[in-house]
Amino acid sequence: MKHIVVIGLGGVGGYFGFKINQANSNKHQVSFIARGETFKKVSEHGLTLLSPEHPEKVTKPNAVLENISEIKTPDLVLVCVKEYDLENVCQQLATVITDDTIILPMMNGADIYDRIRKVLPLNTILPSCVYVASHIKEKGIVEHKGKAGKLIFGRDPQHYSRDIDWVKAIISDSGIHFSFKDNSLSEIWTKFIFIASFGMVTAKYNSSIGQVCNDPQQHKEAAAIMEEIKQIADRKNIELNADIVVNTFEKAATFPPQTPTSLQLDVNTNKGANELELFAGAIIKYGTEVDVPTPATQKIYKEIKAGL
Ligand SMILES: NC(=O)C1=CN([C@@H]2O[C@H](COP(=O)(O)OP(=O)(O)OC[C@H]3O[C@@H](n4cnc5c(N)ncnc54)[C@H](OP(=O)(O)O)[C@@H]3O)[C@@H](O)[C@H]2O)C=CC1
Ligand SMILES: CC(C)(CO)C(=O)C(=O)O
Repeated sequence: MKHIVVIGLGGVGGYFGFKINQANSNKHQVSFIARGETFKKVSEHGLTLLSPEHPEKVTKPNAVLENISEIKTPDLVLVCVKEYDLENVCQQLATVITDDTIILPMMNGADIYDRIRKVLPLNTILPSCVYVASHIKEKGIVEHKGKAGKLIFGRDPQHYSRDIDWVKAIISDSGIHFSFKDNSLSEIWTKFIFIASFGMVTAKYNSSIGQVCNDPQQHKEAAAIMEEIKQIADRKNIELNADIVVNTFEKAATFPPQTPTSLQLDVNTNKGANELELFAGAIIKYGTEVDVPTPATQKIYKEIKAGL
């Protein structure tokens, strides 16, 4: 029996955490960590997922905890928070995990593994990326639209031989669409090209994935950002498909056209915090490091910041 902990019950944690709890709470121990109003709502009523994939809408885990410090001997921790909460979560986790605890981040971004590694030097961290269109409808209620979510994850390069078959079994038993790669770096950068470009252009224009595909100006701006990331990836010897820009637009076209991005929602609801640094900040930093000019990214970064 394993102890699985899901931190953050937003779009991603609400969708994947729901599935994990539904399938595992009688075989394993599942704990949800939520804060504030989400904690109150989920403790009282359970976690609600509105999704065509689940006729039953509510799931109740073995435990709902308000503080990371209350977690006891976790075997697997799913980190499902926005990037601006990542270091805070990892610093708190450092006090409750053992060296054997496996960390599975479910987040966007190309530098998540490195950032967790800085705070948790000894743990196994499975580099990953996720595709899903799911968002908080209200605290404790998550809405999923469109295709089934997908998780892609790989081995930890620092703990390459660590047995993670049981992690794959839990994910698979949960009915989660997933793909496992020994080395998931190319997949992570493939997702990064998609979400960094579509995230920033949808945020600037308050538009949807479909609008970026179909509006010539938005399409052009997204393609220019993708080209910059592709050049950075080439310099870093990260293998990406030669047709990555075309492929990314093809992939985007498989989403319902009105799908928002998480960056666009955060920027245009004036949430106060957003993941602009995860995308633009990282591209500009990598560009400087490997000597790739990033004018398209720098321009849109300034434009989005000016509108905040
Ligand atoms: N939503 C989507 O469709 C997709 C998102 N992503 C990526 O996945 C990651 C997660 O995004 P998403 O799920 O949308 O984000 P959300 O903002 O919807 O959810 C994050 C949740 O984490 C909670 N949280 C943060 N810190 C803590 C803490 N210390 N203790 C307990 N709860 C905490 C937040 O609480 P509170 O509500 O109180 O702030 C929030 O409910 C991001 O990197 C995003 O870019 C990737 C693919 C698709
Ligand atoms: C575009 C989408 C929904 C795809 O998974 C995403 O990753 C995000 O909004 O952060």
